[in-house]
Amino acid sequence: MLELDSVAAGYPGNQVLHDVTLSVGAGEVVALLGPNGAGKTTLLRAAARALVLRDGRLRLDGRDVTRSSPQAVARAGICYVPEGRGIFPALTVRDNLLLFGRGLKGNDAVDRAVEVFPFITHRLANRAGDLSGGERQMLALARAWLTRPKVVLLDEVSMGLAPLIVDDVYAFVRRIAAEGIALLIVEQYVNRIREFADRVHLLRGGRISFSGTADELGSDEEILGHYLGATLPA
Ligand SMILES: Nc1ncnc2c1ncn2[C@@H]1O[C@H](COP(=O)(O)OP(=O)(O)OP(=O)(O)O)[C@@H](O)[C@H]1O
Repeated sequence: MLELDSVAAGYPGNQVLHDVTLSVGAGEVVALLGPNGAGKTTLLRAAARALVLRDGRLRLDGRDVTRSSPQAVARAGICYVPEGRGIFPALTVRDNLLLFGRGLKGNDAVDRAVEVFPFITHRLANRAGDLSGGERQMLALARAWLTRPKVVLLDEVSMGLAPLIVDDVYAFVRRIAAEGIALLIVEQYVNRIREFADRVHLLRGGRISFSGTADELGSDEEILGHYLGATLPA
C-alpha cells in the first residue's frame, strides 16, 4: 500500500531523514517510536509529500507519487493528521465535517462522523477550538475517515489525552484498520504500541535503528538502549 524507499528529506540546511525504507500494508498498524527530534514528524510529513523528498521514492499501491503534489497525494488516498490535529478551530464542528466531507451528499459527512463518535452530535454547533483535547482528536480522526483514505498518518495520537479517551481513539484505529486502511502512527506510549501495532520502527538520528514486531521490541530497558544507541548491561 504505502512504501517509502531509501527516503532522504528535511528542511533547508537540515537533512533529517537518511535512507528510510518502510512499508505499511492494507489493514496494518505500523508504529514509529523514537526520541524527541529523531525525525518522526518529518517522516510523516515526507509520506504526505508535505516535504520535498531529496532522495528516494514514495509509492502508493505501487504507483510512484514521489513528485506528485501534496494535494494529489491526498486525493490519491494518503491522509495526514498532524500533531495539532489539523482541524479548523474557528469553524464549527459541523463546518469542519462538511469541509472535509466534500463530495459526500447533504449531511452524510455529519452522519458518518456521529456514527463513529456519537458525542459529536451534541457538539455540532460548537467551535472546534472549544472542544476538549480528546474531542478534538476524535474530530480529527472522524474527518480523516470521511475522506475514505487508503492510508492514515497519525502524529502523537494519544498525546495529552486521558487513558479512557486513548482507549476510544485506539478502538477507532482498530476499526479503521479492520476496514483495510493502512495506518502509520507516531506513538510514545510503548504499552499502546505493544497492544495495537503489527510492526514497529524505531527512529534515531533520522535513521531506522530497529524494525520488527511489537514483541521483538523487547523489554523497556532494551528499548531505552535503542533510544540511547547502546545495549545496556544486563
Ligand atoms: N520546520 C522545520 N524547519 C527546520 N527544522 C525543523 C523543522 N521541523 C523540525 N525540524 C528539525 O528536524 C528534526 C526532527 O524533528 P521532528 O519534529 O521530525 O522530530 P520528532 O521525532 O517528531 O520529535 P518530537 O518527538 O519532539 O515531535 C529536529 O532537529 C527539528 O529541530
